[in-house]
Amino acid sequence: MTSIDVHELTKDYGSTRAVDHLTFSVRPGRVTGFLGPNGAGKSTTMRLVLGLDRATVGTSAIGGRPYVSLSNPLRRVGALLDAQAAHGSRTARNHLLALATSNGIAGSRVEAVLVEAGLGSVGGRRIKTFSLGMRQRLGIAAALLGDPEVVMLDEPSNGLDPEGIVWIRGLMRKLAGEGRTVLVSSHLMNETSSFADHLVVLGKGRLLVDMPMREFLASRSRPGVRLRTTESTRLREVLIRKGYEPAQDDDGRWTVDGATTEEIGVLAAFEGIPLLELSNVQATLEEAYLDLTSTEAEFTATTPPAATTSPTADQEA
Ligand SMILES: Nc1ncnc2c1ncn2[C@@H]1O[C@H](COP(=O)(O)OP(=O)(O)OP(=O)(O)O)[C@@H](O)[C@H]1O
Repeated sequence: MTSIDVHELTKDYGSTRAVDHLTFSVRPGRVTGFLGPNGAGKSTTMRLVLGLDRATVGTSAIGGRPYVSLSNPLRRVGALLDAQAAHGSRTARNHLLALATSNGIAGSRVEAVLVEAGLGSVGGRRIKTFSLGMRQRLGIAAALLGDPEVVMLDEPSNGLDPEGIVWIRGLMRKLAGEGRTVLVSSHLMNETSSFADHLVVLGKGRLLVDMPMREFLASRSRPGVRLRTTESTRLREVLIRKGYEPAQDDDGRWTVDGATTEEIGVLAAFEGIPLLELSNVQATLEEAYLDLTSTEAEFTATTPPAATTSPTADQEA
């Protein structure tokens, strides 16, 4: 099984530190969401892992080896970084065929990935006639061409229509279900929460979070329940008597902070108050993320990070 491992990875562009001593691992069999605001360093990290740029300090490896030392890189790692990079005058099929040929990949994979990406009927069209969403699908097809164990996608939902977004979500779940290592960057929180099992969050090039999605949401949620009843007045009285502070939402539902469904369910049954709905309240990924960034002093600091002390200490990623 193949992990992506980055260790103390640092990248300076002049006086801008894009990635700052990052250490984390991306494990197989799950989708890892790679989050952070614009400029946090997600794309730079991916480029460093793919050997497209040199780290100032630190290392990155795929299955224990630097990307540049892999003998058949496209068969080990599939990546979508810039979907606009493909040659516009080629047909989609020829573009993929050229990639396959130059990377020792069987030509039969071309039709397979065109179909997988939903481009089966437009493989003979020139790429310059493709919409943004179609180019995105082609970029994903190219990433899957070598049937790689590791898949890295930078903002894969860009330009996709709702059907495309559902498709990419299903594809990522499928790839992880097959035991592959899937790293997906995004700045769309709701989107990420629909497919990721694990999160790596960056802020200003630094690691803020590396934990399972469920754990992250729980760590940023206060316990509470939401409910609906036919007897609001009585329920409110009972809850206040028990020391809760119920609040009614615009839609008529009640939110009770600090309560559990067990406590409120038993209480309502004891009082003979019918409940039409009763559920735990949990922060959405967006709420949890905003909570994190508002409490993270380093992240919100306005002073620039310290300049590197050894700018010449470049090391091959
Ligand atoms: N080639 C480059 N030359 C100079 N600065 C760069 C270069 N590439 C990235 N940067 C800077 O490095 C920082 C991190 O950028 P990066 O694109 O990695 O962030 P990101 O998290 O991918 O952002 P976004 O969500 O906007 O894509 C930014 O300040 C950016 O301006």
